[in-house]
Amino acid sequence: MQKKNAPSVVVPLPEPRLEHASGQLGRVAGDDTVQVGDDRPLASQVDECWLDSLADGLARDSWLELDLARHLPEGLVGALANEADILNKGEAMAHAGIGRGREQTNDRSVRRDRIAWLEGVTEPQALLFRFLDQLREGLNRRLFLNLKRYESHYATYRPGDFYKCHLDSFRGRASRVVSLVLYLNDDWHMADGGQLRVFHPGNESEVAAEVLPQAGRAVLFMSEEVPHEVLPANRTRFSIACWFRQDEVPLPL
Ligand SMILES: O=C(O)CCC(=O)C(=O)O
Ligand SMILES: [Fe+2]
Repeated sequence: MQKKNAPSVVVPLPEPRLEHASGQLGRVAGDDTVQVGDDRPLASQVDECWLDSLADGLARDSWLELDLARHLPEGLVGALANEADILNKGEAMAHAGIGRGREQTNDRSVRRDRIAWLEGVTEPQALLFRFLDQLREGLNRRLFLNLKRYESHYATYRPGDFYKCHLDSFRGRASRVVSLVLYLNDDWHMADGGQLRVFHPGNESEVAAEVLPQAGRAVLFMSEEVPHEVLPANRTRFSIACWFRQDEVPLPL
């Protein structure tokens, strides 16, 4: 168990292995169309063993860090990163609020990121949604979570942006139950800041780990149990946050 101020640093993978494979999902060229070079299937690799390990990690520790790129279709992380870049440059992301509905506030002392909701209409988003469906079903089969749907958004943290320590959901609301954050940034280093600081479940004073937002890495955790925060970024940081929910129609967080 790590003590406060002595986080275990999660070392990024040396080589992002996607993006350059020929004949796979191409970069978006200034709009949201995607070039797919041949007929090879753009399949996710969601096998039963991997799902077992995710469910075990969630059940045991309430959170785990993943190399998601190897389970997503070839080139997808790069294509999603490109969409985020286009949305950011086009000023198509809005400052994120806290809470829902009438109670929503834009408290910039808590949260500074900008977001754009995914709708699954572009090919990269549709492929990601297919993967998220498989994940939802796999977790339901193993953990009986009764996850009914998910919602997800791109997030951009520009230099200086952060998100203070929070939980993604409040116990008993059955709204957001499992959180997944996928990172989209090539060549991210410690000096770039923007780590996700994960605390021990139910204990905001004990750091469990700090995760670099390196392309293809992801963090999966129980929304009601794991406090976390995004440290100030020193360069523009892209991610996708996703929440698997038990409610059929959106309830407040
Ligand atoms: O981007 C991250 O690392 C986490 C973002 C987050 O905690 C959130 O959007 O609720
Ligand atoms: Fe969060």
